[in-house]
Amino acid sequence: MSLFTNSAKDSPPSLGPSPAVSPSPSPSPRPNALLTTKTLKNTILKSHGRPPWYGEDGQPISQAFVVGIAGGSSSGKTHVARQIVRSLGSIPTVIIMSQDSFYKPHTPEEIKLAFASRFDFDHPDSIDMDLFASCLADLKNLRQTNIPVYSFESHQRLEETKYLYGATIIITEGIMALHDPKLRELYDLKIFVQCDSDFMLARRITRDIKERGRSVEGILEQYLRYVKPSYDNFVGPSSRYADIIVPGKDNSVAIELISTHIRRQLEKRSRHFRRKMTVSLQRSLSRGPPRPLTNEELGLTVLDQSPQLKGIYTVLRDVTTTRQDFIFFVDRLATVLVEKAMEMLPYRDKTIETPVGVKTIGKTIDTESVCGVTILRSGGPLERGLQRVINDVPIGSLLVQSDSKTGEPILLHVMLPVCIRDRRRAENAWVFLLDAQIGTGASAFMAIRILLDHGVPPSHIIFITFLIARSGGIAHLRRTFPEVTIVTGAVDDGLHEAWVEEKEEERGPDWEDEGGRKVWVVEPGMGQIDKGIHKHLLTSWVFWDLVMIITSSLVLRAHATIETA
Ligand SMILES: Nc1ncnc2c1ncn2[C@@H]1O[C@H](COP(=O)(O)OP(=O)(O)O)[C@@H](O)[C@H]1O
Ligand SMILES: Nc1ccn([C@@H]2O[C@H](COP(=O)(O)O)[C@@H](O)[C@H]2O)c(=O)n1
Repeated sequence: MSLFTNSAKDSPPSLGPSPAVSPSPSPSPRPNALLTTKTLKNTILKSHGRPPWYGEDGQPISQAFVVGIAGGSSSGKTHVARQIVRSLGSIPTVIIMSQDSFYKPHTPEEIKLAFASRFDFDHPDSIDMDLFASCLADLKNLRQTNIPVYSFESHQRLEETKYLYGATIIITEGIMALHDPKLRELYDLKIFVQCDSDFMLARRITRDIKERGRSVEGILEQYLRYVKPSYDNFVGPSSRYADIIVPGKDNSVAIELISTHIRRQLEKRSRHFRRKMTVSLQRSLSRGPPRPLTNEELGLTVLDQSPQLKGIYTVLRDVTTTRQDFIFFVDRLATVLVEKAMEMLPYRDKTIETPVGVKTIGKTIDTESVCGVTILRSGGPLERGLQRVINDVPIGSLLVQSDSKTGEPILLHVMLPVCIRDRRRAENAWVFLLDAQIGTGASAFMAIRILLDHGVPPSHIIFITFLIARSGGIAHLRRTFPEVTIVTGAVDDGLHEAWVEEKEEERGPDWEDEGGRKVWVVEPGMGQIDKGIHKHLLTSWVFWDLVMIITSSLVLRAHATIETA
């Protein structure tokens, strides 16, 4: 999804003090227009949300579906990839990844030769197959990856990389896409685009002049010297590995067949998940555990239940509390919870000198980076608490919503701080995961899984929440991720499913004609409840979350437009 890509050089999300300046999902400015064109070609993404990719045990249950498309230069590989995405219609996230991104870095001498059309870019050795295969394997295994960015204008790999995460389908295309056995092993479907050589040359001349700043003479020289021989020796022969040969023009029937095949494969996988997880989670919730587990058994870190803390919760639970008071007390509670969570970070000794010249040993946080990740839609107040306690803390966000029909949590938006977009850095980072409450645990489950996919160790994840439902998904969450620390101020006993009556004008997109909106309600719960809706949450925090959702969908639409242009 466009929401799952960002250059690793992106500036960290905004750190301002209010949700009005929450991390923006809009892509960072790019260096130049030509690069933008190329970048879009290399990684076109589209999403309608991503269902869970893990089972009850928190482990991935299926891999992403990978399609490899090979064919001569300008045979129509990119075109076929885009047409498949278009034909798939409303499907989860797709990444189109081009082999062009993996040209090896060139020496200054090689670049000189390239500008004189005397460098062989068509030999398999010109491509970093190992890096290509390892990035593809990461994506296939549902981990994030950072791919190189290549410039055809300067014949060089650029300093920046592109962050990719979250695809259910990966379509990779390139002249050598079927040449290397390491790559072939990763594909679930292998396609070869067969095109008449006159067509390919004519298309290449047009494209290289328009998009790659080349001259006709240079193009022809390069074509005769390298491109044609390489096609005869490497590209054409690799067609024998293809499952399907697609013509380079008038290929709509073949594309329809391919997308039907992919859709069927995805359907099989999603049924697999529903059987394995959603049903059993719902069943165990409706039955409830044999006896309520204690906080100790649940392994929770619960704030000391002092009269003062109980006083704060009393205000937050009271239906007569004013909006102003609610926001004030919720902010206060957020700070107390974050302060408690700060105790879980590693600290080391630090010797300092005081203003009176005395040396003394104190403590400082002992980690490379600390960041926050808010689970939209209700982690907002905790975000403000974190910003109050750690100055300039980078904060990202995730948007997870339950599918009103299947009950599955759907991942709609990912915007992680820079320090956890790269695996090596993520392994040393500590993350505060923020959400207002844990009811069924579905959002928490998915959010933790996302952090693990990025390489954050489970013991470095500190989940902070105002409220937990004892009879909800918390026991399952603890069993699955025992190393994750969970800090809360209160644990309530009840959790039940309820139908919310809404006025006609309040009905959202997931309204169901038969009886309204299904929600899980924690009891006694907090937040003023008005006809089953957490009024304060809706009026104060959710406004900003809605801004995020709308912005996200605009970005999505922008990408869909690019893809179909
Ligand atoms: N089936 C097709 N019908 C019409 N034009 C096509 C078709 N396939 C490719 N083209 C055009 O040919 C050019 C090269 O196609 P592209 O998909 O970029 O090639 P490749 O990725 O194989 O280098 C583009 O301008 C594209 O629009
Ligand atoms: N600096 C470069 C790198 C590669 N090429 C040519 O690109 C062709 C592959 O890309 P397609 O999109 O056409 O598949 C390949 O034939 C290289 O000759 C280049 O011209 N300059």
